[in-house]
Amino acid sequence: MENVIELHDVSKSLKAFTIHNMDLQIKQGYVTGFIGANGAGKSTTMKLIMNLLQPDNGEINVFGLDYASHEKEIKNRIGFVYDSNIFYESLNLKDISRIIAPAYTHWDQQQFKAYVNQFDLPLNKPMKKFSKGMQMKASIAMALSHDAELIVMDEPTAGLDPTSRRELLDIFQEVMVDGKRTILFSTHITSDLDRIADFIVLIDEGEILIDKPVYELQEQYAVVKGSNELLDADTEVYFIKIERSPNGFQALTKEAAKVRGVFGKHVVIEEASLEEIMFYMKGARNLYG
Ligand SMILES: Nc1ncnc2c1ncn2[C@@H]1O[C@H](COP(=O)(O)OP(=O)(O)OP(=O)(O)O)[C@@H](O)[C@H]1O
Repeated sequence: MENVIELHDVSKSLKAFTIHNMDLQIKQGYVTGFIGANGAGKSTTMKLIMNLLQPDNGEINVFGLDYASHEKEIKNRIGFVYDSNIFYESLNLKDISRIIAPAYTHWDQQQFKAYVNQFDLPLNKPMKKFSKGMQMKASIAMALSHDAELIVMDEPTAGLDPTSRRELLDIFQEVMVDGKRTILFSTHITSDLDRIADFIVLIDEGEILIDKPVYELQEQYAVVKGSNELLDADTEVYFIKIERSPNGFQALTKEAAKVRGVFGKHVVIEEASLEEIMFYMKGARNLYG
């Protein structure tokens, strides 16, 4: 499996926030969902990947190339979607497509127009008069109209109504069918990922806590419920975080098979949702981290 993005030992310090020695590989041909709490470092990592921020240490390669000598080629092959289009504020979509088309080797004006139609976007209205959702759709239309091999999106579904979100997720699935494209996208709406993600990367306080295929997460992580008497020094080791109440405990494990073997029918074991995984992992770090 080839990696489209590779971060080796990357560190970056912003005032009160640090990414320490991050290693990350994003696989070609798959959708990777990037999740984490507010301020966890998702946008910062994506800006590093896009060379909008430069690392203090470490190496970043995209398509096996480095930005120092291949910036233009890399950017030509990436579609980037982020939550503000500050550069384009006073321009309309007609002007914007005219300006950005020559920057891309494979700009497809027909494709751009098709997305603009599909998203019901006005061509002659300045972007600053677009709603947040319309701005996001415009940004997505641009990113998908130059045959990008890698599509990096920072919260593309934020601000979209449920119908538009669904429509967009269908489009992401469509652009993935040839198996050559790669999508990395961050979101707080974890149900978006249930539909399309192949891999999940969970970041917290600038550190990657989980980087796994979805099927492994589903196999290994589980929420376990049982009575408090089952817990002692020997059994607690199977859990990442335990919540106790007078009625019993509820806990996250990443060793579902072992827990099943040890506790048998004395506990209820349920598949952990991404939200539950995020919640318990964060709780565990606040406790021990
Ligand atoms: N230019 C900057 N200067 C200083 N600190 C910054 C800068 N940009 C971001 N930060 C800080 O870095 C941390 C990570 O921010 P980042 O935007 O990467 O998080 P995020 O995971 O994308 O969060 P959200 O889900 O809220 O968008 C935050 O504490 C933020 O305040």
